[in-house]
Amino acid sequence: MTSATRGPAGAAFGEPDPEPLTLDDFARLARRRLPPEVWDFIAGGAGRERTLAANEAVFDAVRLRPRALPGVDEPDTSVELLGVRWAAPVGIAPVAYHELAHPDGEPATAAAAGALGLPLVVSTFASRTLEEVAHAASAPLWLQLYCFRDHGTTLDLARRARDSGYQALVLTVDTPFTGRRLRDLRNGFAVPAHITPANLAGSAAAGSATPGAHSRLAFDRGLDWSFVARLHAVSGLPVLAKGVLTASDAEAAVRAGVAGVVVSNHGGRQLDGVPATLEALPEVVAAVRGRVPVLLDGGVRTGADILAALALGARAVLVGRPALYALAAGGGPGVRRMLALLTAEFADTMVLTGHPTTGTIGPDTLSPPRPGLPLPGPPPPPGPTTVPRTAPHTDRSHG
Ligand SMILES: Cc1cc2nc3c(=O)[nH]c(=O)nc-3n(C[C@H](O)[C@H](O)[C@H](O)COP(=O)(O)O)c2cc1C
Ligand SMILES: CC(C)CC(=O)C(=O)O
Repeated sequence: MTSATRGPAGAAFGEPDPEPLTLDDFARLARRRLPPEVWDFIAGGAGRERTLAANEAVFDAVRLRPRALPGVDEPDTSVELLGVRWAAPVGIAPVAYHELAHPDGEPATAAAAGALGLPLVVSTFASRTLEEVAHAASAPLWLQLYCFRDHGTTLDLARRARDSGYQALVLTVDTPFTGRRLRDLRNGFAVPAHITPANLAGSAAAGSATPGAHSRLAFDRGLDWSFVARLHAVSGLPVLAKGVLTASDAEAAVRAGVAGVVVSNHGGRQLDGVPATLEALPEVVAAVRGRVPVLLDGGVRTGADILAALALGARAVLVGRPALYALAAGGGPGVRRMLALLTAEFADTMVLTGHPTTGTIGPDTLSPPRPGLPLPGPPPPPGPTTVPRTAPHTDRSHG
């Protein structure tokens, strides 16, 4: 990667950076280039960061079952979601303010993902307008939504997304306010004045540059599952719920009419102490019973991690921080390289475990959990839930 133009760069001594070969390499490069408080905002989690650490640790503890003489030449890495084929089961999670990592921001990320046929979920707090991002994209775009106290602001975003060709909405359901992120509190972190939530310009929700304080003022804490149907009604778009970790919430989401569920703990940034996403996945998959596709984000850093998530029932995964790290390390080309590395690793892992297509990847691809390792156990048996029915089922044909 070429040297970045900003930040306390380790490249100050003129040494070229080594070509990144893994997603962890991108993180190291980004850390050298970003101002420390920006690094902390991106890398950090809530509380003692136990969940943040667990997300990667649980993937690290997975053991794969190889296939000898697999006889797989070129695996077909593609998957179908909401009726659209992705080149591989990986997309970019919604992450606020891409301009924090690189001045080219979200359009550069969208172009990079599009070049590889992979989707991008644009954040409500994108630093560029969703129309501008759509202009740069050539693969599916979804728009992530926070619901503000002024519902009109959020509903307007949903309509704008539809008008700009976005294919789905992703309602984040784990964030009545942002978690207690101690790094940001200690750093007094504020988003630099020249970087703004472009899609909220002029709205009642545009406000403080301090994400934690702003979320406590502006987000609707009284939100319930009926908002899924409302979003669908105003936009006609399928709505996914992001931030589901339990069977009861998965059931509530499906009953509310979601077109998909994203198993997520917000990258360990919300409630510290909740399970790693790979741990939570079997419970959610069991509860959903195939009615809608299940995605996962949090801690995915290798192609083998993608395989593990698919083996436990995810249709696809999303990566959050790696996108910003790659953007910081090398702008749009950095993101493209990061995604190419990840999908190439995934393809290799498919061959070495004997899978010609993603459809054959199942639990028998993983070794059984070993005592003492934080691996996901079998899903609990389906049981009755106490969730009220809040909205008609809609869009269940998707995926
Ligand atoms: C800097 C940063 C900003 C984020 N912004 C949002 C956001 O605006 N909306 C949202 O739903 N999730 C947001 N997330 C959470 C991600 O969508 C995703 O759940 C998480 O990053 C996945 O974990 P990973 O970073 O380990 O891949 C953010 C995460 C980070 C690190
Ligand atoms: C601006 C924030 C609300 C974005 C976010 O969701 C996060 O930082 O995790």
